[in-house]
Amino acid sequence: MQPDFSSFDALARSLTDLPALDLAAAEAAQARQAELTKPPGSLGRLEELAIFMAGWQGTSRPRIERAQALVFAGNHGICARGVNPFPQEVTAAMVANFKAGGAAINQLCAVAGAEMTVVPLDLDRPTADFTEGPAMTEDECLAAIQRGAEAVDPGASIVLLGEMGIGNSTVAAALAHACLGGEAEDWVGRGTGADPQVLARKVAVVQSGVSHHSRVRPLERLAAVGGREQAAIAGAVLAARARRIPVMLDGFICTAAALPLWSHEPELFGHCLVAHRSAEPGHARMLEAIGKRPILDLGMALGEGSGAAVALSVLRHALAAHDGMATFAEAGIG
Ligand SMILES: Cc1cc2ncn([C@H]3O[C@H](COP(=O)(O)O)[C@@H](O)[C@H]3O)c2cc1C
Ligand SMILES: O=C(O)c1cccnc1
Repeated sequence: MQPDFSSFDALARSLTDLPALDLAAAEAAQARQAELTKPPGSLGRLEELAIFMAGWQGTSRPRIERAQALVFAGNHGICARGVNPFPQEVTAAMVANFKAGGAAINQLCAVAGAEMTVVPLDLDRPTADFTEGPAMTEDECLAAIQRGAEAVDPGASIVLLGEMGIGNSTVAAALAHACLGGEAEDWVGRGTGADPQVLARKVAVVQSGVSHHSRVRPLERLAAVGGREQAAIAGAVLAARARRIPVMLDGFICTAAALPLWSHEPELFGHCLVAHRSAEPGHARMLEAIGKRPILDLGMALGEGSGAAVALSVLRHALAAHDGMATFAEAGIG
């Protein structure tokens, strides 16, 4: 069943019978791993990744024919509170840079073999300041969720998700605080280089915003303290799930965007890999809370989907070994 974006209630109802992993395909891939010409387990995480891909693609020999990278961009009313070192205009300027091929994500996607699409979401209409009221109306938020869902190519073998939105490390911290509890300080980090004054403002804003919206239900947290690019990421995660397409989430901000789905139903995260552990300190805590082990830990803290693109190369290695290696029987060994 496809997700229903007509209201949060309809959306919640439509998420009850999304497809699960194909256990038979995952077991067949696991059996194949045991027959390949290597000591059992010697490819470590690469073996797990191949089995994961087999389960979600529903075949014992998963392939990446088409890797789609989606970078959603949005602007945030919370920037009025002085939580971001860079001005908000950088969001649109970076969108132009993505389109011209000059950003980090362009270079990383080119090497990893991903087709990148940037989806700007009403950049000239920032969300509202979430310390004063909801960042978005229900309709605005659902429209962004739907834009994200519709951006997913049904023919993609995997979808990489990323974001661009000045101020969104504060939005991500608010989503994490709302979904995972703890203290605001647990989730706030330096983002693009906040100094101690900016950092203190980020903590205060996250504290006040989350307490202001403490009664909203999980999916509605996207509207309360989220942003359009976070809502679009959540929509893309759901659309991919409906088609059993595996997803690679990037770092701190991208993982935070999917947390309202996790709070609603942890199973909604089953088809998602987390590409890397961001240098943003809240990310390690977040990954522990949701039980996800990142593929890489490179001290990156960029966003844009940059970690997802690098982790795609690891995934390609995993599948190349899984698909191309000879079995002991084929090689006449043992
Ligand atoms: C030139 C530039 C390129 C970026 N690419 C991603 N981000 C990252 O930084 C932003 C979040 O950090 P904060 O909350 O501190 O504004 C997001 O746009 C994120 O994707 C960038 C930031 C800048 C300045
Ligand atoms: O890990 C991230 O997603 C991140 C961290 C800091 C700034 N932008 C993105």
